[in-house]
Amino acid sequence: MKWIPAEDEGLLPLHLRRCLQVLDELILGLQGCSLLRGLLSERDLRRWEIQATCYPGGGASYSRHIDDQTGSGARVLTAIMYLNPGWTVEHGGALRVYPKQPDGSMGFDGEGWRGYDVEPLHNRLVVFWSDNRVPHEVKPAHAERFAISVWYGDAAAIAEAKEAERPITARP
Ligand SMILES: O=C(O)CCC(=O)C(=O)O
Ligand SMILES: [Fe+2]
Repeated sequence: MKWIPAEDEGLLPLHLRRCLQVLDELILGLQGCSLLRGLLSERDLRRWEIQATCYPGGGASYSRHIDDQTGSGARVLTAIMYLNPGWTVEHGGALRVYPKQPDGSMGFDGEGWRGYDVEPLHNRLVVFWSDNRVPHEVKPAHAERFAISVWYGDAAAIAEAKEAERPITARP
């Protein structure tokens, strides 16, 4: 797993930089989408973090979690692009999402967690809420599995998170 700091973005291959530009247009464009207006219009969304991941295969997985643990708003939307030519269901590695049920319950139906699988197919893009509406996990991957994850958050919350991350000695 590799975090890509903003200052290194220029080092990414051109096609990846172009992908990020298009992703920005898409995600920031969602704010103007009438269907989502009530949900996103209060936000001043910005791209924040970029992470490149490779699960090496051999059953590598990621247990169920929520991307924005704190509810700070620094992560509002998670966007993941999969880069796995030739991926098949037999390779495993599905993203299993547990969206909140219409009655508000947390993806739990009394018998077990009710999840939906999204295969990490080449060039597929998934976008979901980063908060507790969408707990998710990565099922065991049996082949190398590549993805780029990008988080979009509220500008003010990102600024606050960045400030908190700065080493004390670097602060004025
Ligand atoms: O790669 C994926 O499908 C999901 C990864 C993930 O949940 C994460 O990095 O937070
Ligand atoms: Fe996640």
